[in-house]
Amino acid sequence: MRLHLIGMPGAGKTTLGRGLATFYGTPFCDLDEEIVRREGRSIATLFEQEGEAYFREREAATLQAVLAEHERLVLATGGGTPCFHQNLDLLLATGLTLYLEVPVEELVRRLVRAAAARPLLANLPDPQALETRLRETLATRERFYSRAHLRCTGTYSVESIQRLIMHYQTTG
Ligand SMILES: Nc1ncnc2c1ncn2[C@@H]1O[C@H](COP(=O)(O)OP(=O)(O)O)[C@@H](O)[C@H]1O
Ligand SMILES: O=C(O)C1=C[C@@H](OP(=O)(O)O)[C@@H](O)[C@H](O)C1
Ligand SMILES: [Mg+2]
Repeated sequence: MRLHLIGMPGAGKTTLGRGLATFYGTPFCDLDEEIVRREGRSIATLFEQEGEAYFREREAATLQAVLAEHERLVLATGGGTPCFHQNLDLLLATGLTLYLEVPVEELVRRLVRAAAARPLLANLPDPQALETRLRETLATRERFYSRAHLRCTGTYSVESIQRLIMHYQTTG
């Protein structure tokens, strides 16, 4: 299994990715965690000390390294991963790429307490500002996300995603 999860922050890529990797018995990689491990600094610190362009460069390089290192893999990308450099073409060419589409209202509910660790969503004054930021971000990213091989919309579980993948693999 070579499965790549893409989608907005809060979509559940990291959480679901772990579950799917356990289900399939494959290694799991969270791209953000791998960048942190290699750089020895948190995502927030990387953005603060080096800026977004540097982060995107490290993100692209780490993605290439991780994909080259693993044959079987469930990969949770960061929300911006498919939207920079040649990352999306690489993801599509090397594994089944699944877009987790979650309504913005639900992303807000999930991220209100988890925005601080996400520099592009941090320091916003209230949930309304978070919602506006997420809507603006999604508007620029949808054209990338929508190129995924598969899209999962609404509520999902490891089992429902596994059925979706099986259906895709048997029907093409
Ligand atoms: N299916 C889900 N239902 C409700 N909350 C979820 C779900 N998946 C993830 N979360 C919560 O949403 C937040 C973001 O999840 P995470 O897996 O880090 O998303 P991502 O990696 O896509 O940004 C976490 O607090 C997590 O516990
Ligand atoms: O949307 C983005 O550009 C980002 C999303 C984050 O990952 P999650 O989608 O796992 O939150 C992380 O890569 C970084 O903060 C940038
Ligand atoms: Mg994540």
